[in-house]
Amino acid sequence: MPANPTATDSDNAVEVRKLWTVFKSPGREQVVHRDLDLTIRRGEVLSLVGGSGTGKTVLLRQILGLEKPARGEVTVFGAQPSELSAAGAARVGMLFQRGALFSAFNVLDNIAFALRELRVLPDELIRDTAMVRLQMVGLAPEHAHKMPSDLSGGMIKRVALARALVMDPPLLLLDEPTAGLDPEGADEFCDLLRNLHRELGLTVIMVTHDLDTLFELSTRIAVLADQKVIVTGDAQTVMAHPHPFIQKYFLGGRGQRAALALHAERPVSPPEEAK
Ligand SMILES: Nc1ncnc2c1ncn2[C@@H]1O[C@H](COP(=O)(O)OP(=O)(O)OP(=O)(O)O)[C@@H](O)[C@H]1O
Repeated sequence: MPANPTATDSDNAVEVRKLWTVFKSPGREQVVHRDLDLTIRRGEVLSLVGGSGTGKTVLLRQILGLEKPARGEVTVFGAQPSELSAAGAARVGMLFQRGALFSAFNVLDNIAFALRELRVLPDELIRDTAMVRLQMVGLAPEHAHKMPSDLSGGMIKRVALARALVMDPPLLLLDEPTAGLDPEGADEFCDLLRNLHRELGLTVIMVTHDLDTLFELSTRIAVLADQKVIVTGDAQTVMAHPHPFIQKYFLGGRGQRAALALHAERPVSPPEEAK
């Protein structure tokens, strides 16, 4: 296994193999993941869906290296997340669900935070890089010196996204990216994410409960249930899976309405069992 994250030719951005997540508290052991396998290919937008408590956020945190699985292996561009050097860690950006900004820092300093922490770059370069990211997420330069308390919810999401992208990571993790936005704001944020995915050639892993966001952005969907990934595939493939969670989630009223917007004429392909 190469320690250097650039030293792999693999088409896979992330590989999760036989992963176990166990939380222990006095008198209780909770197994969240049991022998979970998942592969995320370079360039795709892979969405993780599953019922509450199935461990979607924990899995993102493990990919980011913030948590270590009880057993099994996670590799990100061929390296274990905990092995990624400071520069290597810049290979993964994360937009947290409650992606709160540092309230005492203005927009520019929030975006520039990780670059400043490196303590090697000149101030001018840090400023210019942060300004480019600000523009990249569709915010005008005059917002750079505003404080977080002066921003709308949609603007806060954009600044948090700019901060996640400041080190130019090839892998972006999104936890509920459109949560808390009104339908128009959610649509605009989806458009932004779709454009950035295309323009920057990003690999994206997203957790979302919002079916519109799911159908809008995903190139592939992975469903977590029964402590593992039970199926992966495109929307039609996944919806054809008989698991009760899938039938309820996708084929309830909301799911049907969102699915109607999807290529209705496309034939349903048989489910691809999770590898
Ligand atoms: N640090 C922790 N210590 C103990 N239990 C934890 C910890 N982190 C997560 N859990 C538990 O693990 C389970 C999975 O949590 P997680 O937040 O990943 O679920 P989720 O699928 O993202 O749920 P939701 O869709 O509701 O956000 C939950 O039962 C949660 O309480």
